[in-house]
Amino acid sequence: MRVALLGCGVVGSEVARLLTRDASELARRVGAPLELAGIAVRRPGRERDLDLPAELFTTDAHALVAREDIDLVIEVIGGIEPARELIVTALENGASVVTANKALLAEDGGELFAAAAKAERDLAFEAAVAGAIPIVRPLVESLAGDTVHRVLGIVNGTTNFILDAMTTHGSGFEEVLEEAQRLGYAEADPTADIEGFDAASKAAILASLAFHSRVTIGDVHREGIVEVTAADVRSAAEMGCVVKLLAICERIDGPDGAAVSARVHPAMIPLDHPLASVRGAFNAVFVESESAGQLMFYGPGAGGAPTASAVLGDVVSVARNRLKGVWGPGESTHAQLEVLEIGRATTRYHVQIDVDDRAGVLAAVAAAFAEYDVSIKTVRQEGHGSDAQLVIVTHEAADADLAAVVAGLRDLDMVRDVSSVMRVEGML
Ligand SMILES: NC(=O)C1=CN([C@@H]2O[C@H](COP(=O)(O)OP(=O)(O)OC[C@H]3O[C@@H](n4cnc5c(N)ncnc54)[C@H](O)[C@@H]3O)[C@@H](O)[C@H]2O)C=CC1
Ligand SMILES: N[C@@H](CC=O)C(=O)O
Ligand code: NA
Repeated sequence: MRVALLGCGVVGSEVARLLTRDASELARRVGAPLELAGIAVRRPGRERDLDLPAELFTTDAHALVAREDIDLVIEVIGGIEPARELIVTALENGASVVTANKALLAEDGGELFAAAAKAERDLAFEAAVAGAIPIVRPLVESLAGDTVHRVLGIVNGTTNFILDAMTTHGSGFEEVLEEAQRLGYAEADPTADIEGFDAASKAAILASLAFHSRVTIGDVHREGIVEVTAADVRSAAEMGCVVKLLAICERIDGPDGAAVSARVHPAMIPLDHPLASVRGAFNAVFVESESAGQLMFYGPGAGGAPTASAVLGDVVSVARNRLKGVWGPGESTHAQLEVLEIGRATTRYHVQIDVDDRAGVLAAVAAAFAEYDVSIKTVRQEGHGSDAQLVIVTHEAADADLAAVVAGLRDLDMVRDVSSVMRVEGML
């Protein structure tokens, strides 16, 4: 079984190391040796901690995937192009493909899965969601007979690492981001992490798999963590909560049938919620389904070795299929559920309002919530005089209604500013 590796960065170098180190054990598991036949890199002269012959390395990834002797291509370059073109070419040439590329799958998955189906080859991507955690295969295979209602997860290691450090050590954003980059958690362009694009790609993939519908990154409402302040983190702590970047995919059954909602945003969750204890670069995904009930998948979500574990799991599985002349399940999108816009998603909100400290303020603020039928769960005042703040937590409300309340509050004379609006998840 001849294997081509595209990309030899954080993940690729670990994949190459394990393919070489564990060659004889992997051969026994597959039933045939896996021979690393070529590695496409951008800088062949770069110092690499790999004991591999120089002639394996090439800068011509296109020529490598066009070779007729390649059975399996591992794509760990990342990004849209040339990864998309290389994967399609590999499939057209009869190779099976393993990829960790969530950005590409979330943007152009349909084309890739169509190419795999046409070629009758596997396109496997366990590493694309939540690193080492087995979550793709459970959704595609183990839960194929169940109806999934909700997937709620911490699916970005870099942002969880940053928020955790802000919460526990009061660390600054930039300093922790640099540490996450040094540890190999962050994407090549870390704005993909901190602005929520990486988590949104994963949410699109999770929603597609869970609800048998094609959900792309453009369908996912996305807010990153750049606007989360130390004050938000303190406010959450005062409420017995912690701030996490969550990916939330829901099946919403209504009188007109089912629809899907997918969103990524920072949210407060209570400290006694299992997701609150997910620390550092760890990830966790909760799945709620009709028959199985609640399932939780937890583990390392980023980094070279954990991601290589998921890649190699796919390599073994795909190679076994090749030997038998079969291929696994392809894309399942028959349900074709509509994806709802964010305005129709419902949750609770934590709203912090800087107000004048005088009679009638509370009544005016409460009236602004009542106007859009948003019910208040708790209210408390912080500070006095020019530092007075009202901190309000709502019952469940539609996002569009809450947005209208916030606009109404901003129009009130006695409201100086709506200084923070954050969703609250997982609270009873
Ligand atoms: N680092 C992580 O924790 C995880 C990464 N992933 C995904 O794995 C993939 C790879 O990520 P990393 O290894 O972290 O990125 P990286 O930036 O460390 O490695 C990518 C490598 O590909 C090389 N490359 C770029 N264009 C190329 C081309 N045309 N031909 C040959 N080589 C080329 C780059 O020079 C670089 O060495 C991405 O899709 C990423 O989203 C998935 C899960 C976790
Ligand atoms: N940059 C990603 C890597 C894994 O997908 C993250 O931080 O989770
Ligand atoms: Na995974």
